[in-house]
Amino acid sequence: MDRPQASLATVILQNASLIKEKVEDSLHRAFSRRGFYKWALGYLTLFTCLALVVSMAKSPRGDRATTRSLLAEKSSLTNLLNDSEYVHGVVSDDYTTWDASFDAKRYMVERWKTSCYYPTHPIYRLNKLLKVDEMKRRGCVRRLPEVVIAGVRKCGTGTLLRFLNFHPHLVGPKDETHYFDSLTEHGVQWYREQMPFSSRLQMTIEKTPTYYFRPFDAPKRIRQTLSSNVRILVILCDPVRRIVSDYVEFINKTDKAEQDYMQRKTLAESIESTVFEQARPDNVNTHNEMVDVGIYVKYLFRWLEQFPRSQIHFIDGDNFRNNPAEELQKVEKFLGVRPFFREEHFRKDSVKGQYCMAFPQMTCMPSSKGREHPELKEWAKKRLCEFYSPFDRALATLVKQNFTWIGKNC
Ligand SMILES: Nc1ncnc2c1ncn2[C@@H]1O[C@H](COP(=O)(O)OS(=O)(=O)O)[C@@H](OP(=O)(O)O)[C@H]1O
Repeated sequence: MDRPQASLATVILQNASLIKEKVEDSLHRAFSRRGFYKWALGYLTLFTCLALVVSMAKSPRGDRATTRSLLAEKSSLTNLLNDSEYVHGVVSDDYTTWDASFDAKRYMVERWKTSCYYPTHPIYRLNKLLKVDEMKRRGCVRRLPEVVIAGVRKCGTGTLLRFLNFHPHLVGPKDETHYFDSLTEHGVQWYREQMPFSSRLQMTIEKTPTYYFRPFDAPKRIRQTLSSNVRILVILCDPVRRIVSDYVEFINKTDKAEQDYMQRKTLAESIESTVFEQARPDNVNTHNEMVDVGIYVKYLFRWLEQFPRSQIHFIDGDNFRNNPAEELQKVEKFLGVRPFFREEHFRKDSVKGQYCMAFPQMTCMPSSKGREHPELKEWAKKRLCEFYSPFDRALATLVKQNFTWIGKNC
């Protein structure tokens, strides 16, 4: 228990009988003929005092400690905001280090310094805004995204955004906005309103995994609506595994109408007959969207037409699965934000076998992800690998980056 509260509690306890006497005495004078009221009210007061003591003893110590450290940090926060206005993308010398040994409490303080929201649990649920004056001081407004995770579906875009949201300099909406693929008519003001408030120390990031391949002019819309300096993140993964993940997602759609539609459009009775026309190995069904999405290089040109290569960062989704810290550190470098992610922050989930973020709080992928995959027949795996390999090699050459999955299944 804290010292001021402990001494108050002791005083109340030590003087309980005195308090009772005093209360009884004054009540006696007020209601001298009403002995029952005197007695009842005296005891009521005593119980109220005791309840007060118990509630003070029970109040969570962690919250008080966090509040104290937040207040203690207030002066350094003032310095931080006045002295050095952070410029996105420029890593100055005094901005490259972060207290490597900080604990969860320390993290909350660091996060609070950059944020427009009070620290909450879970961290990515932003629900309590700071006071108006503080918001103004920190330059808190809803900003259009400076970073867009544009794809690719089923390569870990959700986990990527969840993890990135732990970075104190990044903030984004929890849900996909789909502004550039299906909701453009809502207008840019609507789009802005989907974004959380960000301080001038933060970058706003959104993800909608369909942008990478649909609609054909998504890159152009993004460049015209957002700044031409917007950074694009694309996570790519083994297209053969990606197909299976897509297939599992579609057959598990809870919305029956959507399921029936997908069934007619893309699904056959088995994954092999969905992907190969008449289940013939020489007949990869490129009309099927599940197959087509994996030809990543086909869509790359649209992006390179709109953005210089230096503004697009490709994340190796298979490496992200096995080594999240390494890929997240590359993202930090690309965005020019202060290094935060470290290997010790991640722990493998024993049930689903995926990495979860273990610091500052345990965060794993949602339960709808990580479902069991049906085994793709060996011939189908090999044939798909042969089909994708030339496209993957062309992609690697064009972006000057190797990907760990290339040629893995053939
Ligand atoms: N930590 C980590 N590393 C690598 N990969 C991961 C990770 N977490 C999730 N996943 C896998 O990503 C698959 C879901 O991808 P997306 O989040 O892009 O899906 S979606 O398009 O938003 O529906 C999903 O595929 P399925 O296993 O088929 O569900 C996940 O297994």
